[in-house]
Amino acid sequence: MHKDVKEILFTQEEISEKCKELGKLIMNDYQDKELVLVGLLKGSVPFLAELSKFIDLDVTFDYMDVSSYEGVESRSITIKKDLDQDVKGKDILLVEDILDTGKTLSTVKAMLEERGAASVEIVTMLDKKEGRTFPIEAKYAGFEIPNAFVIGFGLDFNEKYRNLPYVGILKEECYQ
Ligand SMILES: O=P(O)(O)OC[C@H]1O[C@H](OP(=O)(O)OP(=O)(O)O)[C@H](O)[C@@H]1O
Ligand code: HPA
Ligand SMILES: [Mg+2]
Repeated sequence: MHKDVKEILFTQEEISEKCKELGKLIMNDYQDKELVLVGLLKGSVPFLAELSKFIDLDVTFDYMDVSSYEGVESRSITIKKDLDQDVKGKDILLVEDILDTGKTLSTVKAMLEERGAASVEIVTMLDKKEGRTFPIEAKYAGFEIPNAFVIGFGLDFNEKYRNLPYVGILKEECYQ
């Protein structure tokens, strides 16, 4: 275990098992649809890679990179990298590592709906329900987690720890 990790919450095996369960649900719901998996960079990459192994449909992938900032308009986010395709009429599944305040996903979801997507749903590996300040829920959520700062399996603190093969709680002394 990494020295900065206080506690492991989910191992690689548990995450993979969860991806299998989520994959089944998603396959069932999107059987007759043209599904586009949209990963939000950078945190979603390991989860998207694992989850997509269990979605046995002809899906396509696209990526978006957004950053949020605090301003007069608190819902503002800037797009650092936009999707490569026009989403009009398409069924979009936003793939995320974590749903926390909900700011990122509520804004991106509204943006893609505005562009005329046929549907925009969310699959998140982790759901930190206590962190929520924007009214948004995921259609598919892997694990509900307590209100602690987590790292690993894509999740970073100052861009570190994304490569840990598990999700763990970061020791408080690392950010205090
Ligand atoms: O629900 P929210 O409060 O919006 O938080 C969740 C978002 O924050 C993190 O991304 P971040 O902006 O740190 O980018 P990253 O994926 O590159 O780490 C995470 O990957 C989610 O995208
Ligand atoms: O707990 C977290 N860890 C890493 N990144 C995050 N972004 C929102 N919440 C978190
Ligand atoms: Mg981050």
